[in-house]
Amino acid sequence: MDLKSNHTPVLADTAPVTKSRLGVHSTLLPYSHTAATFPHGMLLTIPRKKTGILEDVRSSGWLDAMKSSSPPAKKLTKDVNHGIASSDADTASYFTWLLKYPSALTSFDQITNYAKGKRIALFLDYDGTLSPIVDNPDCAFMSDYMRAAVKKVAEYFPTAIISGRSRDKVFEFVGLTELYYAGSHGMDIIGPVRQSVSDNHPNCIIRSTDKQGKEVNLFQPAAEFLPMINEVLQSLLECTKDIKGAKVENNKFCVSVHYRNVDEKSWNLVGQRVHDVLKAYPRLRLTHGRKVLEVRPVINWDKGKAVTFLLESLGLNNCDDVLPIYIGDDRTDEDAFKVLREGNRGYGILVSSAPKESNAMYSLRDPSEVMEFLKSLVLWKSSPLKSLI
Ligand SMILES: O=P(O)(O)OC[C@H]1O[C@H](O[C@H]2O[C@H](CO)[C@@H](O)[C@H](O)[C@H]2O)[C@H](O)[C@@H](O)[C@@H]1O
Repeated sequence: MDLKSNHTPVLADTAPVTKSRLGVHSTLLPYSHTAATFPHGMLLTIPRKKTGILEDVRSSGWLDAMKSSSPPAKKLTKDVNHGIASSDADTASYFTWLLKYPSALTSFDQITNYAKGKRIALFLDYDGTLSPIVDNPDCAFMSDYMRAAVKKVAEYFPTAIISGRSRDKVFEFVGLTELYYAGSHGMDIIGPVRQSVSDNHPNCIIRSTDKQGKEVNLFQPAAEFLPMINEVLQSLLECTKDIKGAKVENNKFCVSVHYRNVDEKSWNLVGQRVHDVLKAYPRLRLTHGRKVLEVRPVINWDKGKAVTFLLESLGLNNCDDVLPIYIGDDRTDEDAFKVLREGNRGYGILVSSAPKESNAMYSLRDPSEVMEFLKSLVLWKSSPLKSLI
């Protein structure tokens, strides 16, 4: 198959429609809002710009998109009453936003009431969720406290990390063998062996063994893109090497071009160079993350599909007694929030200290609140009276 052929991917713009939410009593729901829905199948769909989810840089206004996906840091002050750092003007809009996306900590009883008698499956993003956002992507270490919290929560609930990083890199950062890992935005998954999953994805699964010698399924739906991604990686390294602060990161099936440390006056240049390289690769697309441009294959696969795949692999898909919870901070996590919400399947929790539109149902301000939430889940689960009755 000629991956570099002049085949243009079909992009379908989808109109937002109202969707029902979890099949629970309305008083258990934090708010009501609308969502974009995607047709399934071979169409790659790009939501409308206003939804604030994935935008394709090819469409138009990519410099605006770079700026809007990377708002300047706000001047912070300390609110002594709430222990919250924010500017005065932002505090009001943040609290208004919380009405729509309530804190998963203050709504903890509501969440666990719904989870009673159910098996929780936990999905965690890495950057900005388990580790704070830092200037150097190679130094985005998670704290030992966070590692201990994730280790503990994985003792009680099946837990997976789904990251835009390469799977090896995220494993290096997290270092816990008791979790499942999906790298490259879900395009590189190691999961438990399950025959029905192998049957559903016959061409993408390889039976393999993990680092502990355990038999696993290795799922890599974009495997054929690897030579192309490596070629583009080299071109991007070459064409950005004279831009001070620009950094190109190899995420195996994706490439990240970071502009966090580039002078804002040169963001345009970064975008233009990346855009120029991609002109020769119609089967790759560009999306926006937090001060990063992400090059990835045009395939119908994302973090939402990775969640469904992992649930299937764990034998937890289509079970009424399973409650998946996904915690993430970035645009790519919206695909997972959407899958959980559209199927009335579980809860998305957005990590954000600034108001933004999301398909999540709840919110947490930052990784320290994520850690508190994980610890609360462990406490709740380890007191059987609370979690069973
Ligand atoms: O899916 P994730 O685990 O959230 O990964 C998304 C991207 O995260 C990393 O970049 C972001 O975090 C960096 C470290 O804090 C920060 O410097 C950068 O500006 C952020 O965009 C990672 O480096 C990317 O490759 C991931 O795609």
